[in-house]
Amino acid sequence: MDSDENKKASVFAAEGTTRSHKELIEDSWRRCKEYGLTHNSVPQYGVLGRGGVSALLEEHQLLVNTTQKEVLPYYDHILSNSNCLIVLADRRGHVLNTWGEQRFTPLECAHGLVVGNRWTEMGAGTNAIGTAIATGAAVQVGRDEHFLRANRFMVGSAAPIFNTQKEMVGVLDISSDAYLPQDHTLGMVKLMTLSVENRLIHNAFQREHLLITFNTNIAALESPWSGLVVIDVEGRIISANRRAEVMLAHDLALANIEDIFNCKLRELRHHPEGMPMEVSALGKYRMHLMIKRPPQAAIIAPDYRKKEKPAPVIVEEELPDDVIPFHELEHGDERVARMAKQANRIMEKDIPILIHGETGSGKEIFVRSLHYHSSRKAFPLVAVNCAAIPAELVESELFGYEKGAFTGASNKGSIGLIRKAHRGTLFLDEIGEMPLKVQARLLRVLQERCVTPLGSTETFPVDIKLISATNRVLKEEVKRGAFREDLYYRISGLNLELPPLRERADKAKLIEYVHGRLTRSAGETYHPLSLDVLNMLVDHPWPGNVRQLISILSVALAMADGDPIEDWHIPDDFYDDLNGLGLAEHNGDGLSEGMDYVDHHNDGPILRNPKEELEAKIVRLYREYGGNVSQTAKAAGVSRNTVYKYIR
Ligand SMILES: Nc1ncnc2c1ncn2[C@@H]1O[C@H](COP(=O)(O)OP(=O)(O)OP(=O)(O)O)[C@@H](O)[C@H]1O
Repeated sequence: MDSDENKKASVFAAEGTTRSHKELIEDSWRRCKEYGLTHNSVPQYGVLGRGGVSALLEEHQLLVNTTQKEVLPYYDHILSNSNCLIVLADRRGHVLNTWGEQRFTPLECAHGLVVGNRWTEMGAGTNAIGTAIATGAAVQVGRDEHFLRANRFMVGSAAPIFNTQKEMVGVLDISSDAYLPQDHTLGMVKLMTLSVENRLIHNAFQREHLLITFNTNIAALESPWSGLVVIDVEGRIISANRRAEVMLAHDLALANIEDIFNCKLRELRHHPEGMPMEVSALGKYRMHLMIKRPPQAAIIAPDYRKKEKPAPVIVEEELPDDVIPFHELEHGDERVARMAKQANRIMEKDIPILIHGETGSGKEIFVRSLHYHSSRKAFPLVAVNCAAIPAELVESELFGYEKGAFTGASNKGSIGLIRKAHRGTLFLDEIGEMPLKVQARLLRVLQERCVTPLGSTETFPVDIKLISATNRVLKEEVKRGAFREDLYYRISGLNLELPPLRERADKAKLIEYVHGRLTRSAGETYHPLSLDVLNMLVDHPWPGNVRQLISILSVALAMADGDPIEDWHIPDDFYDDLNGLGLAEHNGDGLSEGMDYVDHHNDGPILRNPKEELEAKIVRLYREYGGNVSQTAKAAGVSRNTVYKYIR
């Protein structure tokens, strides 16, 4: 979900409580129609590949573990006494885990609530998970309230899980056979989400902070409905659950605990754990509270055995708009999944990364995603395209310069791009273009981990994660003497190869994904790509890779103007790729592979050689049919593969 949708979700979270159930369902049905769904549409779950699923689970490990180990055991009775499935999804609707009765439905109604499947309104119509995400509210979707007929055999009750910044981090759902009584299920699922939220707060703070639980009812102090606040050593509230603010009807952020309860911080600190204490809150509510102290108030000694930084906890909601969540970098391509996993691991080690890949294949977007999912994310990612800076300026741009170091330099001096990346990531794109003189200087920085600006005698220590990228074969550049061998070995710790679009195993899904993102950002109605258009895009050679795909699809979407994309919406330069791409390359081919050659159109001039004749005909028909491969194949009486062979 992008940040706009996120904002929408929080706004709705507040509204959700006031809107009637009927309105909520009606609004959802309206959205489904806008997405182009009909009641007979087949649910689309945007299934993730194997690598995608493991990345997804790795990313949400904390949420899954907390739910499974610290919350579900308290709700054992629902699992054991009823025929239902508990589903945990991330805030985009990806199912992260399920517990309970996997087969609550007859076999012929496969419910699709399986790990990796994504439940959104856009893909699966009105449904508990998707509608809870779209509205930010807890919702029960009855049998016939599902927009798609395919889902009208079940009832789902779902509630969003929020973090302490009131951002949605996931959804919990209980789904079951539509005929089972559902009276308490929605209440139960809300209670469970509160438990998950409370446990997340406990886990984040209990080691070092004092936690206070409060309730008007002393007997309910340990229930998930109680308020929970976390205070720092000075008594400031640094975190609170949703119930705390609702119960006190007060903004608690950074308020002092002594201004909230009529008791002193010292008193709270020394009160025995687990023993209720009666207080007055804000001078008007009678409350009971209980405290929980951190296990050891003493200073925690550093653990010198831990040399490496802990694996970062990936918090998706913090991703800037131009960063793709890690698991969306690939949609079932084993090679990309593997490289993403390797790079993610190496990000936390002191080893540079070198990425090879054709232009537009997604090197930079990959690096952005890596950086923002690493422990360096709070520090800058500085991306430098070495080919885009004039050779004479590369040095000063990278290393910075002293005041008045050379004519034309700003008289304020400049700290340079390397120092700007301190504690963050430096991404040197097209490193093969770097002038030799600058290479020598960069090598020194990497060896000494210090930068000396031009015209300065002072050195500045830097801590950077270096990622370089190139679309050249750097080893060849080394042989040619255009790239320093010592620098090559310095920067190529982990060598990764990002495959070009045409070689990706997840091509079709990636195209669909990019199409979905573009449609969304253009604010257009989403129509899935027709099979014909999708096949045409999948079969394209894409010399400009994903960048070119984006540009072609953007034009096609604009041309389609809200309607589904048809082949005539595709701009001409798309076909130029096909025409321009070496007919010559295939000149050596005999007709032996063209066994399917059946000439129904023997009306052209007689050519000397049947192969040339066929080639000319296919190219001519291909142009006539505006690049439609199926029609060309039909008219020429050959297979689609033969058409591709000759137009490539
Ligand atoms: N897996 C992907 N999912 C969605 N968009 C992608 C993906 N890969 C690349 N893109 C998009 O394609 C465009 C080109 O990607 P990017 O700039 O990362 O390529 P690059 O390999 O760094 O290109 P160059 O070598 O020319 O700098 C960007 O708009 C990027 O957002």
